[in-house]
Amino acid sequence: MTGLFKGFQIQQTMSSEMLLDFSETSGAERKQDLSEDQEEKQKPRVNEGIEPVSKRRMKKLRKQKQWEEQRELRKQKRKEKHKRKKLERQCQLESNSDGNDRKRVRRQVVHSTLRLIIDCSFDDLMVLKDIKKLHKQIQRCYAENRRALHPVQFYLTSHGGQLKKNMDDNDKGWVNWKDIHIKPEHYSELIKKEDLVYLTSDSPNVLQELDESKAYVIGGLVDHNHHKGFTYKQASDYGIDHAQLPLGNFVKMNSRKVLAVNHEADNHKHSVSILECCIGVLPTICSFHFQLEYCKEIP
Ligand SMILES: C[S@@+](CC[C@H](N)C(=O)[O-])C[C@H]1O[C@@H](n2cnc3c(N)ncnc32)[C@H](O)[C@@H]1O
Repeated sequence: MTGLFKGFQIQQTMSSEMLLDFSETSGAERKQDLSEDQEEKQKPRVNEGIEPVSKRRMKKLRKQKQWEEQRELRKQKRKEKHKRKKLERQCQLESNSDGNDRKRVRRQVVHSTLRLIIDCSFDDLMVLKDIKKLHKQIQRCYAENRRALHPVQFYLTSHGGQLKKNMDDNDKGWVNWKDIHIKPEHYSELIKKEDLVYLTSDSPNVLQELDESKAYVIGGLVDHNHHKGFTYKQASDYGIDHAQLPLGNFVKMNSRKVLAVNHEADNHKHSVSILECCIGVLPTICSFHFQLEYCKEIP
């Protein structure tokens, strides 16, 4: 009865929020709170207009303040934890991949034995603008091949002159390229004659299948049709095999059947450059039985 009365007295001085707190406390706590609150109440007030605050409430406010003050610290700790986890994941991936490119870890990369050469011996026939285009195409080929599930053995031969200078001027990143043979020698000094097949649109031979043991050569020549038949003549003079890609059924060609930068293969919507076409998309557009063995999935 007294407790109830005390409770009633205290309730009169409390805000509605405090009433809620009060209703949630246990009997023992309530008793303690009541006596604490009574003590508080009996203290002389400096300013009678201000509502008295219980010890419990003070404690709660202190804790709240502390929580607010440590907000930045908690944020910092969260960031550190995130970084640590990321680093751990990276280390895990690196140890799984034996030091190979991390992106490849989750995929089964099977290297093809097929060699693909970009013959860069036409440096003198190109103006700087076209050299830059060739450089871009080579970069794209390199990237395509690095991403491919079955990358070819990729070569750049007769590397030098304006092309090398342009590559050097553009950050020299190519010196760190992996899975590519960049050679100053002519391809004929590096590969057996009987293994070579020059890909050229002027060849009367239409390629029927890809031979894994062969080295297919692509002319690194951006010539806007100024040097028609040039690579075909060279290949014939060297006495090496040559062939044109069987593109007719798959790509809308111009009358000369030379691939241009933005040709689209009919069976997928993917613009291809001359060189890309040969490296990544060639097996698809040729629709060979092992087409998917070579090329990465095209978005
Ligand atoms: C722009 S073309 C150069 C054309 C140049 N007039 C020539 O004589 O080869 C660049 C290279 O792409 C390859 N290429 C383009 N279209 C081709 C096709 N239909 N068949 C085979 N190779 C092709 C060739 O290797 C060619 O040297």
